[in-house]
Amino acid sequence: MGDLGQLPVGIIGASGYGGVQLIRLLMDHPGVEVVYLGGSSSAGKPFSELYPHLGHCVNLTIEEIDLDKIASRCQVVFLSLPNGLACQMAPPLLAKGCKVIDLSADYRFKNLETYKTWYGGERNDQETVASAVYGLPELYRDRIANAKLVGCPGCYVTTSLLALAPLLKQGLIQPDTAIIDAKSGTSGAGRKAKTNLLLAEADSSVAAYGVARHRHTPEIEQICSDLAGHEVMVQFTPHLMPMVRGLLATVYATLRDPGLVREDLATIYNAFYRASPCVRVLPSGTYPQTKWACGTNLCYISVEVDPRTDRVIVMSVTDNLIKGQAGQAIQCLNLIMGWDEKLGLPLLSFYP
Ligand SMILES: NC(=O)C1=CN([C@@H]2O[C@H](COP(=O)(O)OP(=O)(O)OC[C@H]3O[C@@H](n4cnc5c(N)ncnc54)[C@H](OP(=O)(O)O)[C@@H]3O)[C@@H](O)[C@H]2O)C=CC1
Ligand SMILES: CC(=O)N[C@@H](CCC(=O)OP(=O)(O)O)C(=O)O
Repeated sequence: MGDLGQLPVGIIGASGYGGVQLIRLLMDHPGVEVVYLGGSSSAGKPFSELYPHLGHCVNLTIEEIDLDKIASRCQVVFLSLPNGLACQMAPPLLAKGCKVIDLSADYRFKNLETYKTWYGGERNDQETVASAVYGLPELYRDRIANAKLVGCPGCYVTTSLLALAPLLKQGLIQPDTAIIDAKSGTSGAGRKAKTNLLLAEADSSVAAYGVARHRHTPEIEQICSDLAGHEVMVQFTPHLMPMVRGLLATVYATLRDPGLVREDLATIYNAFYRASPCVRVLPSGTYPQTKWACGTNLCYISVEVDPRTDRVIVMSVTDNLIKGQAGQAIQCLNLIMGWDEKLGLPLLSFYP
């Protein structure tokens, strides 16, 4: 690859967990220069004051959000904001010629009514919604490459969909039998203070939440239906784990063909992800640990079959802040720019 030049990019929501991971990764990216950081309560603060350990390489102050100024400085803008804000900022940024990569849920749904049912709020940006591409590179690589607006899936949905995709695409499971049991570290909830995330509350305890009504369910179903070519329902149960980062999704489903063994499925998964450098299918009998993915943009997957129940069991792990958030957004940027998909992205865990 020749000289990449320096693409000027901005990050709105720079003080949050998604923002700081974007900055950390983009500082090492050979094709990008971060020229603008935006925020709300953090506006006016030098980034080095918020994150002193990164201060030596980020000499920027978080600024108030002025979309004209941002568009005059940046070609690509990452939005790492609570749900309901990107839909106000993306249309004017696009109109001013920027490309937008959104990390929230605002541009993940094709049907605005589904979004409103699960997230609430008033929106009239149907045209913009229609132009958005779902930012899961392993499934929509070609569309992302031509997108002006990408709505990236979050950590639970990414990890679950990568586990389920080969099964659905190839019609290997009985309809509506998929059950997703998922476990996330507390950073999945963002940096904002919440009582249930205090160490004294979250430590040494595991609990399910959002049972039978978590807002990721319709998003997973939307993409599963697209892959299967018919409406699909899933059962999704998330759990909060006493750890900071990492996500494990264990997915169960009933096989159509009970004669399939784990080696058959491993072959199918390996073929499905052969051209996907950020997915690692593990050898049969090896089950992924969240720490293997920590700090990386990788998703590790293992497939098992229980011949007693005819169920396939897929285990999938990611770092919720990297492949589940900031890394995935950069993977999408790489595709948009025609760069190597994994450019600037970490692929080695820092754990032993
Ligand atoms: N955490 C995770 O694992 C994942 C999160 N996501 C999604 O990514 C997005 C960001 O999440 P995360 O980084 O964790 O969240 P945080 O709570 O850590 O950060 C939120 C950011 O949004 C900014 N912000 C809040 N309100 C406003 C406003 N009115 N105007 C401008 N900026 C505002 C905050 O800035 P300030 O401090 O200046 O107020 C902060 O920088 C969310 O949509 C989340 O659902 C997706 C995948 C995984
Ligand atoms: C632990 C925790 O609270 N996690 C978040 C999900 C994080 C994620 O997947 O991000 P998106 O919501 O952007 O998809 C939750 O359950 O709402």
